[in-house]
Amino acid sequence: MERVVDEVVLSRAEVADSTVLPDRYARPDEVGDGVVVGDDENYEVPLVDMARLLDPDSSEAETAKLGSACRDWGFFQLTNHGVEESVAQDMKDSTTQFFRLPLDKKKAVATKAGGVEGFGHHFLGASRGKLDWAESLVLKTQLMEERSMEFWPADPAAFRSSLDKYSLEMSKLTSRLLAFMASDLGVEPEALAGAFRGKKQTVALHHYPPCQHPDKVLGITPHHDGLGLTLLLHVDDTPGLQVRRDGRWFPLDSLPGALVINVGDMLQILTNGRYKSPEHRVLADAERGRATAVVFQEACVGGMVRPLPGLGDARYRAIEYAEYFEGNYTALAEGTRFVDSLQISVTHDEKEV
Ligand SMILES: O=C(O)CCC(=O)C(=O)O
Ligand SMILES: [Fe+2]
Repeated sequence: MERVVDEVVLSRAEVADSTVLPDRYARPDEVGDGVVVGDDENYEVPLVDMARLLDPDSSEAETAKLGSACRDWGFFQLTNHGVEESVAQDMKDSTTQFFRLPLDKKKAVATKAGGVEGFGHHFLGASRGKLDWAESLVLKTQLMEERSMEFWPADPAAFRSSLDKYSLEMSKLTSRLLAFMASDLGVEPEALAGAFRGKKQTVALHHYPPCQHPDKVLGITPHHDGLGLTLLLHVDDTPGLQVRRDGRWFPLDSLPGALVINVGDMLQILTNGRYKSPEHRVLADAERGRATAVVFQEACVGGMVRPLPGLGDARYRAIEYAEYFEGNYTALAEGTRFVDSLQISVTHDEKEV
């Protein structure tokens, strides 16, 4: 992975004078693949208000809004989420300070051969030999006993405690959201909560430096999140994230104080396809850098990734968690989608009848 980290180094050095874009970042065809919905068309990425979910007077209407956001978009912005402001601010500050460190300091927590955790570049395989215009730090945050502290930066000094507190807040927020999702789906709240409880959580901190060729580079290659639920904190207000819906890319701007939540493939399977795990990507900005802190929550039922009971005939075959994880990782590297291979086809259903 050392080589990969060095690639990130180059991108950083070239940022200062990037009039000529190195070939390994140039992928204009991929950037141009799909129409981007512009300012001329009104659209609204769903907004869900946690205060309204919690208020008995508005809870039913807001739960329906949450449900349709998860079915139609798989993405929503969450306001009044109840995450302590200082905890979110400390996470933002630690993220900013970490990426500002000189490269050799960041390399103190570089990824190791064959591993995912640590500082480096993580979407290489999926991008068919081209590099994403990003540097990232990936860490396992839950379960506590699975943390590899060697990858947790000691600099900035507040980093570890910021992430520790933020990680717990995200676990709590996930539980709060799941109760309303269960209500929308009409499943036992405990069935959905239990699928996530005590499961793994991973954080990815991303930094996308400004790029003089925003029409030629991708901050992150188009992908679907393979895990359960994704909670994204914008560290700044630089735009970049886009969600694919009906074949078109919808930019999703940073809304002050809101978190961006999206459905991952595991939740799509758990909900038997009711909720959609959407494709998304990140573009670079010509003027400003962008950073995000992204938390991924995993889910499984009795060691299996499978649809919850009560949601009709299973549309996905049940698979052991470890097998899912491996398959998903391989598919991501190949630019395919593992969840597709789990789908029970209609012809198969018909044969069974
Ligand atoms: O940084 C972003 O806006 C998106 C990151 C993302 O999609 C991911 O980490 O899976
Ligand atoms: Fe993602």
